[in-house]
Amino acid sequence: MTGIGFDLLATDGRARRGRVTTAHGTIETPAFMPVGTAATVKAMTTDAVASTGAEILLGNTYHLMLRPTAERVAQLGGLHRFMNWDKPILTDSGGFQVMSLSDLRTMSEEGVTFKSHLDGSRHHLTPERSIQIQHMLDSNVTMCLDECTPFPATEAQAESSMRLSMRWARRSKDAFVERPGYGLFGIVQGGIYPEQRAESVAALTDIGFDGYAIGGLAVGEGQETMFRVLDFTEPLMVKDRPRYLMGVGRPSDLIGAVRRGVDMFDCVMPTRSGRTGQAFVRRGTINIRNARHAHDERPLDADCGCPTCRSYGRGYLHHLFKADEMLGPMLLTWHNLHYYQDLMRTMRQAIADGNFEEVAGTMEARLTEGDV
Ligand SMILES: Nc1ccc2nc(N)nc(O)c2c1
Repeated sequence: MTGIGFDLLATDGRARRGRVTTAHGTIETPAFMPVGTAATVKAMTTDAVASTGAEILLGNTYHLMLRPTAERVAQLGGLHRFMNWDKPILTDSGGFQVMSLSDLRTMSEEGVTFKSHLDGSRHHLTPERSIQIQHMLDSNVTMCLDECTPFPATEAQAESSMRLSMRWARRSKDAFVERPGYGLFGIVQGGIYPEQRAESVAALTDIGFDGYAIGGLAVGEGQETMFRVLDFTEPLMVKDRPRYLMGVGRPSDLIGAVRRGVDMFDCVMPTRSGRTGQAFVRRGTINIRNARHAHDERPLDADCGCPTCRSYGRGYLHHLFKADEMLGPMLLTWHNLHYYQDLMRTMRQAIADGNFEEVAGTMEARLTEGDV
């Protein structure tokens, strides 16, 4: 097996059930990747992350190149050994994080120069350097360095930005070292414009990648626009390779994007909002800090089998957050990640059973019921 393997096991409408094969194991798709930005899924041990059913997690070139540096991670055995996660890892390439985290950055044809948000030190990221860093991290899925086109952008701005990303995709591919069980994904750009998206898909398909991400979404355009871009972009993408929608999303985003043919997702939502006291449940969301939960001994979600819901009531979780106890963010993060994996498991089974639309419709309806 060279690169990353992908088997399309079943389809139901445009929804796909597949399996990705890497040197560190397989990933059942549709799959959700917990975000482990600085070599940790915040508030979770890797054993806890694995217990939720997650089979792959995401790391970030930007954060790890700044601290502790890719060289240090490589010296300590690579990201799998370093963080004690022996399953697959996907790493983002850094461009998106530079634009969202650092200041005083300058973009050029060569790459992006920026100052670290940690200590102000200057750094330079090129497609070649990003690919080298991800290799040093021993990442199973490397992402091309791209420019995430801002939203809103005119069609001319989106075209120019996309074409830069396509030139960087060629350079990323040229710099990538092929290894069995390791792969490189291209990232489709083009803003909200059908012709730009089509040109990007064609350019990346022509270069040839192990998988294709859809970038430049989940940047404030809203769910309706995101789905519309998926509706005209997904049909142009090859069917025998994984599709990865970057930075997505809330449960309703995941259901709608799986319906439209997406295989892989990552989002900080379940972890970041878990730390602030927001729980995702089958009927929507719960803010556990709300006083109405103070005396409630029910679990967050009666249908959830996670350690939090099996052992703790809302009143206790409410107390933990009011008392600023670190167990609070831990337990809500654990619940949210478990719920997200349950959602993906349910959708995988529904596609295999051929009743995706019925199952998805029921879940979407329940999400709007609101918590009582
Ligand atoms: N919404 C997002 C999130 C992460 C991204 N990462 C890269 N490399 N490119 C994009 O367009 C992204 C968009």
